[in-house]
Amino acid sequence: MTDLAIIGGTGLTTLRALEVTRREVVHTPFGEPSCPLTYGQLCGKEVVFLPRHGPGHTIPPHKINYRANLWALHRTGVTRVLAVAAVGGISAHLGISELAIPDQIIDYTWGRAHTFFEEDLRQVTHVDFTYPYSAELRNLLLKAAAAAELKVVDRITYGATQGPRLETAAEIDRLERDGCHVVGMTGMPEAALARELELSYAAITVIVNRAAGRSEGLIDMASLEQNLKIGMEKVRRLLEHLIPLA
Ligand SMILES: CSC[C@H]1O[C@H](OP(=O)(O)O)[C@H](O)[C@@H]1O
Ligand code: HPA
Repeated sequence: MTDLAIIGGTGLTTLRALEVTRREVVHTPFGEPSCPLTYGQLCGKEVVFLPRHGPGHTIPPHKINYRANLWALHRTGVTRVLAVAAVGGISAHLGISELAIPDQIIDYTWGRAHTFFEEDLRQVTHVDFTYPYSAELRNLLLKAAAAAELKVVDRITYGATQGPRLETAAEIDRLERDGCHVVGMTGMPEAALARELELSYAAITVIVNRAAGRSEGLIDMASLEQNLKIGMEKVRRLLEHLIPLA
């Protein structure tokens, strides 16, 4: 039985190493997930994969149906969700194309359907979210990184912005004052919805650019793409070492 789901982000719309066994179209009370769920064997273990921006990366961060995605994954019976996300690096100690594992998140998004507890389907509940990421899954990621001899930076804070535009330099200054080390657009409400469904959730982030105002000049998309490719190869290697431990 599948116990682990992987949510792919920018630069990870397919899992090359996944030996696909089936695809499943899922309809949820909250609408359609980003695409059909893909089941397959990854390094000998059954996993389910869902690229959050859709198969051809057509869904921008603020239009992703996070509720449908998490609900669909929960319905498969998985208990653990590993999210992959590209981010901008705010802190100087984070290198380009490096991997980092968040242990905290600050939500700057707005207007996204961010809870399951507003429909008749489930009773009003206020979930604890003190520690938004699963310590057990984070430790597994750290062990896998050590096994793969990959450098990962632990314990960073992810600032989740609305997008799809990138931030201003002043916004990044504010995020840094707030304690954010990286910035991305999809961390919320994904993490909170996973918690509402009692799914263990952790994220592996790839620093693909210096955040706005943190380097000379503007954010260059061609370099970002290049950094993304290098970073996602590291993620693939990390996953290969994670699966046998998971
Ligand atoms: C300039 S790329 C911005 C895009 O990449 C990240 O996506 P994901 O978190 O799904 O990897 C970021 O959140 C934005 O959606
Ligand atoms: O600089 C960024 N800002 C927000 N999201 C991002 N995703 C990759 N880079 C960035």
